[in-house]
Amino acid sequence: MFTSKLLTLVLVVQPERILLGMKKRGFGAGLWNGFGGKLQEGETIEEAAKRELWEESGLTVGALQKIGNIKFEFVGSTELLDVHIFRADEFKGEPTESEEMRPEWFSLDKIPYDSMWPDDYIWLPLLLQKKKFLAYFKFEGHDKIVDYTLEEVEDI
Ligand SMILES: CNc1nc2c(ncn2C)c(=O)[nH]1
Repeated sequence: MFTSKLLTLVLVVQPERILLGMKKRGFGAGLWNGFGGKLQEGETIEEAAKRELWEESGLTVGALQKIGNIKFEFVGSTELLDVHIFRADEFKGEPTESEEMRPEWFSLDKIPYDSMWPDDYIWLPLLLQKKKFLAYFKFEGHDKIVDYTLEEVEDI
């Protein structure tokens, strides 16, 4: 019996660069990632995504495009992570370090995949091409992908 935890992930993308954050503590600490986290009571997924982006990076966004959904299973755990992934092309504000994240712009040909979750290398290129996708990754620990599925979809 699996329970699932809803999480958000926002990638801010401009024509030549992507904003990533160095996670300073907690789950995924030491890795570059998009911005996101859990939902609060009474929040929609999109509201949570915008709040977490603001809290972690100082940026506010108007529109978010729903671009992906990934379910993560970890061997030995009965809790699935259900990550709803959004892309933002416009934003307001200046990237600002928070307690959680140190933001930095990366040119699209210099994305630091070797310091990111290993699954990012598989699905982030789809996000950059604005292709919508559904995926499932089964991890052993935090470094080994033992199984995965990935499909492009028309709508998510
Ligand atoms: C386990 N892989 C993984 N987990 C993530 C990610 N973003 C948020 N969470 C919780 C990710 O990119 N990969």
